[in-house]
Amino acid sequence: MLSITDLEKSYSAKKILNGVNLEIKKGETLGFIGANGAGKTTTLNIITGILDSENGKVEINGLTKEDGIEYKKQFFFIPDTINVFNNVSGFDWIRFLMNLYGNDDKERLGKYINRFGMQESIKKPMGSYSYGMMHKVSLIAAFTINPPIIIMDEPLNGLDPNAVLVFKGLIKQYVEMGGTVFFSTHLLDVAEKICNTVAILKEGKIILHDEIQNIIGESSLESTFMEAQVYEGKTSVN
Ligand SMILES: Nc1ncnc2c1ncn2[C@@H]1O[C@H](COP(=O)(O)OP(=O)(O)OP(=O)(O)O)[C@@H](O)[C@H]1O
Repeated sequence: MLSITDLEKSYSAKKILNGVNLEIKKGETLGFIGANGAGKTTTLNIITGILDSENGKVEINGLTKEDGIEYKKQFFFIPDTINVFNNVSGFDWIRFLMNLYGNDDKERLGKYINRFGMQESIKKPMGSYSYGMMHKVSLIAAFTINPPIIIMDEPLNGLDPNAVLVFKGLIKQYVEMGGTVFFSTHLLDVAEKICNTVAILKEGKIILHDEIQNIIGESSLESTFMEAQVYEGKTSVN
């Protein structure tokens, strides 16, 4: 589904990604974790075409950035910082995005607006939205458009507990219908509940990528992560 090979990226003289390799299979809900500054956002921005890498290759369903809009239609990306047109309503913005993806499922859109409790605010200009509301609008767009893979950078930031519950439910439904999810997070307890696989990025490489049961065993994702940060040699590499 999503294949990342030998990705390398530097900022000035500093190497951030030093040969990232990752294969994400259809049906995975992959939690992408790593310390602050590990390079998670940089990786996601390269996959989604916001940044270029110096080396390496990214393929989604056999397509690359060079395939243009067909590549773009393989995924929906929710960045950490969402820049929008302040005077456009959330509803018009989602309809615009749906058009881009060739999706016209108004029924599904209405259903997800309700699920996130955005019935009233969706018609208001996005300039009036809080950070969490902007994330809700993006999630409504993502799940309505229903692309092969949804990629998210810290999607849980700013979501209230009810929205987190809705988020979990929609991910489950989306994956059951054949979707794939790849998101970065620092919330290891949530990742442990939502994800079926986890990848840890450290010092510019993926040091571990496995099913969550294999990773945590009798322990917790938090303690596995802490251990991986200290004792890299003890972890397995896929
Ligand atoms: N435009 C830039 N110019 C220079 N350095 C950058 C730039 N963007 C990111 N970096 C550096 O690259 C490294 C990786 O940043 P990145 O945002 O990808 O990490 P992250 O894993 O997403 O971190 P966090 O968990 O804190 O969000 C950091 O050291 C950061 O300071």
